[in-house]
Amino acid sequence: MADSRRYRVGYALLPKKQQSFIQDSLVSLCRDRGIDLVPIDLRRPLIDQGPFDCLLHKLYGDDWSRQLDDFRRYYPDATVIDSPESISRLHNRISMLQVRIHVVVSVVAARFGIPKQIVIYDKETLSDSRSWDLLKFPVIAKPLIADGSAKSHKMSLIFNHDGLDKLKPPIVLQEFVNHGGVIFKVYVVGDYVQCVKRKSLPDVIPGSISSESSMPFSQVSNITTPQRNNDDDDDDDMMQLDGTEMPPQSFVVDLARGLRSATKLHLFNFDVIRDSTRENKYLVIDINYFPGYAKMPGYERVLIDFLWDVVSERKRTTVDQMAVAAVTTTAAGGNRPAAAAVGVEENGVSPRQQVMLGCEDEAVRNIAVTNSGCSTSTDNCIDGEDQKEKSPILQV
Ligand SMILES: Nc1ncnc2c1ncn2[C@@H]1O[C@H](COP(=O)(O)OP(=O)(O)OP(=O)(O)O)[C@@H](O)[C@H]1O
Ligand SMILES: O=P(O)(O)O[C@H]1[C@H](OP(=O)(O)O)[C@@H](OP(=O)(O)O)[C@@H](O)[C@@H](O)[C@@H]1OP(=O)(O)O
Repeated sequence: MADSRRYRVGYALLPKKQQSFIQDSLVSLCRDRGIDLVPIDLRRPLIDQGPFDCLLHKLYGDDWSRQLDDFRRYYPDATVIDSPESISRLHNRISMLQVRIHVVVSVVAARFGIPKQIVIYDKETLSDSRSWDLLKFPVIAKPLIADGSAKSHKMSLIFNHDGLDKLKPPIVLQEFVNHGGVIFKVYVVGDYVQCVKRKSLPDVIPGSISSESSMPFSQVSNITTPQRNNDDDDDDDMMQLDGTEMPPQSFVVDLARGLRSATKLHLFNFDVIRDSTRENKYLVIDINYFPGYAKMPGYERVLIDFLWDVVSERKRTTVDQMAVAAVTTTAAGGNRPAAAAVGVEENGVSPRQQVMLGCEDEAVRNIAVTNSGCSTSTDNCIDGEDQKEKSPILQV
C-alpha cells in the first residue's frame, strides 16, 4: 500500500551551505516523494519550529548543542542527523584520525593507515628539534582545529626546518606522502558510498631544491574540475585524473562502512591518498562532516533515498540495528589482535579480518597531557601493524 503520509525534514545550515545543498532539483524531487524540506530559522528557537521527522544540520557551538538537546527531549521520535558529540570529534585533526575503524574486509588487495604526524601546542616545543626530528621533510602543517573556518583550512607545505619558524601552534605536522597528485574523495550518505577523483598537491621530487622553505595553500581538493585559466594546464590535469586508477571498490566500501561505524556519522566524506612508494597502500588524511554533496554526481537521488530510509519507520529500525550489528561483528572477532593491517595473504585473498586505524585510548590520554604526540613508525605512516608492535604516542 502506498505511503500517503508527508514527512517534514528540517535543515539548519549556514547560508553558503544552504545555497549549494538545497537546490531546486533536490527540493522538488523530495516533494514528489512526500518529503518537505523545511528551513530552520536560526533567529528563532529550534524547539518552536518542530515537529520534524528528521533534522539535518551543520552548525556548531554550545548554544546550538543545547537547542538540539531540548529538541531531542521534546521530540524523542525525531531523528537528528548527526549528533553534535560525533561531529565534534572531526573538529580536531588528531581525534579525527584517531577513530577506531572496525572494518570487516572480505577480499581486498589493499592496506590503509594514516600519515605519520605529530601535534605541537606551543612555540617552545616547535623550536625544540627533538619535537619533530622523527618526521621527514617535507611535512604539511595543518591547524589542529578543523572547524570549517577559513583559518582551519590554511595549510603550508614545509620543506625544511626554517619553514617551521612562521608556524602558529597549535598545529599538526604531518609527513607529506607522494601520491601522484590525485586524491580520492569518498562520499558517504548512510549506506551509500561514492568515490571520486580530485586534483591534489603534486609530488615533491626527492632532492629537488626549493628556494622557499614553505609554501602556503588552502582547499586544493575542493576544485571539482580544473578551474585555472590556462587551457594547457587544464588539459594536463584532466589527463592526470583520467589516467589514475581508482582504489578497489570493495576496499573503499569497507573503509567507509568502518568509518561510519566508528564515527557514528551518516553524512561525511573522507580523503584518501595512495602512497606512490608502497604498493596498494592507502592513507586516510581527512574526514569532513556534511561535505559539498552537490558536487557528487546524482546527489539528489542519493540524498532522497537516504532521507526516505530515515523517515520511514521500517528503515529507521534497520539503520540502528545495522550499527549495532557492525560493532557486534567486530567485537566477536575476539581472536584477532587488537590492531591488524588489512593485507593480502600469500594466496592473494584476505580472510575476513577486523582492522583498526587510530590510537588506543591510552594514547588519547597521552596527547592530552603532552605538548606533542607522535605516532611511532619506521615508515611514513601508521597502520595497524605498527600500533600492535609499538606505543602509538611518543612523549617528547
Ligand atoms: N599527508 C599528506 N600528504 C600529501 N598530501 C597531503 C597530505 N595531507 C594533505 N594533503 C594535501 O593537502 C590537501 C588539504 O589537506 P586536508 O584535506 O587535510 O585539508 P582540509 O582543509 O581539511 O581539506 P578540506 O577542504 O577537504 O576540508 C589535500 O587535499 C591533499 O591535496
Ligand atoms: O561547500 P563545499 O562544496 O566547498 O564543501 C566543502 C565543505 O564546505 P561547506 O560545508 O562550508 O560547504 C567543507 O566543510 P568545512 O570543513 O569547511 O566545514 C569540507 O567538508 C570540504 O571537504 C567540502 O568540499 P568537498 O570535500 O565536498 O569537495
